[in-house]
Amino acid sequence: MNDSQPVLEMINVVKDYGHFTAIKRLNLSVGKGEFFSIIGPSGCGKTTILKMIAGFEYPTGGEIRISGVNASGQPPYQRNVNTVFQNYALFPHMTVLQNVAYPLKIKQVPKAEMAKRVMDSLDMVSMREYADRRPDQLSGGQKQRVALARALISSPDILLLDEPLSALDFHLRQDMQKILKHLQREVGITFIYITHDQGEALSLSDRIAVMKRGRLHQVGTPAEIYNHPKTKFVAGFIGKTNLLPGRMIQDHLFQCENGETFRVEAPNDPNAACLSIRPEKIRFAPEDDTYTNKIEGAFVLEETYYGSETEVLLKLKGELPFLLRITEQDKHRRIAPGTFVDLYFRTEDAAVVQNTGETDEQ
Ligand SMILES: Nc1ncnc2c1ncn2[C@@H]1O[C@H](COP(=O)(O)OP(=O)(O)OP(=O)(O)O)[C@@H](O)[C@H]1O
Repeated sequence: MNDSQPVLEMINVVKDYGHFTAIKRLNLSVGKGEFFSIIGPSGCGKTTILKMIAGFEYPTGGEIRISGVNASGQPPYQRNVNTVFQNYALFPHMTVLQNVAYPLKIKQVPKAEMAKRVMDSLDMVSMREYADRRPDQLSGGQKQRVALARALISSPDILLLDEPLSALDFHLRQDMQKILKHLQREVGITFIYITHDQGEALSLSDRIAVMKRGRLHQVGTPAEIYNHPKTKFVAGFIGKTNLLPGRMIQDHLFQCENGETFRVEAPNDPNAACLSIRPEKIRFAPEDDTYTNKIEGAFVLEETYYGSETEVLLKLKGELPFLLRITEQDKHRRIAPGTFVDLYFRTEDAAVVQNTGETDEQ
């Protein structure tokens, strides 16, 4: 396989469970060494995708190619793919060392080579000193590090990670995120990572796929997904946003239902349904001449203080709710509930998003 060839290609993949279609014509391509996350609400099909890549489920239609080879009908053991599960799945009666060595033992790797590779793997996750312990003598984070070492030791083409950190508490989870990211860079293996946590996906991933009800809504870098969401669902699912319903009336001009018009980068598009504007992009005064959009006379409803930032809830013309976020630097601009203010935002910070048919309104 050459380096420009995708490690994973999913081509028109469909998965039906009886009459229920869990995955709808999915097309995805993941490159060598990418940290690729799949996110979406519960039941959107994340685990089903992972199971099909691993070979625990077969697609009803379409094709899955791994390192250029059609793997659609291959059983799991014929695919060079490993999985790390949320519940670690370590062998309880084996030591850390035996757990990590297990995949090499199955492959009958010579003893001396095996010993070296096991120690290297344990070093990679800083677990060498725990080599003789059994899993029940380890913390959750330590168990997950052993599971990672075991999954990586046979150098898979793809490592699948199914919510691997969700059983860990907040601080441990943050530590493990750093370890994971560092490890992935070091080994250069393609990670396909499932998470409910959008913050985790944004900070870890090279690219993210956002799913809803078996349908892929968008694939892009974290910045693309955050700053240029394509659908109402993606805009609302990743971080907070303001969604102003309306339509495009000409190239680069969006008219909201309340009559206000705003300049946008997007060309005219009959499918445009809302303008998405992130709360932190709003200013009380233009910072420079790129702040081409003005909302006049927004009514301040309430302020909520969160320490490093304050959220302000306002009402626009036509009773449209509108949220903005000010940081410490803007504190002197604190504004009083019950007053009217003008707001400004840049053309490039107004993303035009589409409705998404039947899946959109829930
Ligand atoms: N074996 C099965 N038989 C029938 N329906 C299934 C089966 N496995 C999954 N489903 C359904 O397919 C859909 C996708 O399930 P999947 O487990 O892939 O979702 P998910 O995005 O991983 O959800 P979660 O985040 O809750 O784990 C769900 O509606 C689920 O009920």
